[in-house]
Amino acid sequence: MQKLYIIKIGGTLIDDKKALKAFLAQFSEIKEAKILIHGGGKIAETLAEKLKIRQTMIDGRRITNKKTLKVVTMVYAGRINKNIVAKLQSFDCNAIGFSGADGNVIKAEKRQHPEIDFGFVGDIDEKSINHELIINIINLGLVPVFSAITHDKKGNLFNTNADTIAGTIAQALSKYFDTELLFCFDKNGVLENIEDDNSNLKTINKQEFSELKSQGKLHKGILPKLENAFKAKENGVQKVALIKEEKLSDQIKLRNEGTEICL
Ligand SMILES: Nc1ncnc2c1ncn2[C@@H]1O[C@H](COP(=O)(O)OP(=O)(O)O)[C@@H](O)[C@H]1O
Ligand SMILES: CC(=O)N[C@@H](CCC(=O)OP(=O)(O)O)C(=O)O
Repeated sequence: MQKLYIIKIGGTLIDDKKALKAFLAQFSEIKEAKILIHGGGKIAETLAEKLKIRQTMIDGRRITNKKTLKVVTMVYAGRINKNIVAKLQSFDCNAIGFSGADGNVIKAEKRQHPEIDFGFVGDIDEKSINHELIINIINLGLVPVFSAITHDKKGNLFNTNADTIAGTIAQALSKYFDTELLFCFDKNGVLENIEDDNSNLKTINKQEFSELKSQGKLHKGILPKLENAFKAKENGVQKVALIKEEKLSDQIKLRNEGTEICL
């Protein structure tokens, strides 16, 4: 099977102009087929606060009312997505940007919860992904760049966690490609001690994940990231790892950076 890299980046990196440029230069160097998925939660949060729109996160998801939906659509599918595509073009990487509505590429359903109304938050599964379109885009030699905006095919846009989008696209494409899913972030992988960036685990399985969680060693963003990583691995993604952004090129050279997900 042909190799495919699916790479996810988040708001902390995107907010750092210099680091983002350096990362995109590394990404452009990858010779194999590749896809980039980006979040940008931190940037949407800053803009929403400036506009005095109060923000609430529950279970790693942003409660998305009408006003917040306008902000995240502008920030994720607009400014960030187009900026990344333009930067990639400057590195001779022929990128093409998507929201989930473009080409009906990611169809979501409004998140259902017995007590909480998440507003315009979309949940997705493998069937949500228009894998034929993505495969055609890759076969044209283009590099798809996905934002965290999806749609319901009834005219509504939704906000969907970017780690979930990365994991779900990887699941859908692992039937057609030898897929490596890399969650790139600001730490050296899963750390035993959050204060020590050298305390990363080389591998992590479900039991070790539960142990670290019950010891209170995993907080904030790492929890949904790991849940998505395990789900992808359990559903057939050939290789899944969490790595530091600066180590992308080393990982591609098979240096096995960060923390690899094991079953
Ligand atoms: N044990 C841990 N190992 C690594 N990161 C951790 C750990 N516990 C908490 N974190 C936090 O999780 C963050 C990554 O999640 P998040 O901020 O959502 O990333 P992104 O926005 O890049 O998707 C790290 O920056 C770190 O502060
Ligand atoms: C529903 C929901 O929570 N969506 C996320 C989408 C962006 C994201 O995931 O950004 P990072 O990867 O930078 O965290 C949010 O609005 O924060």
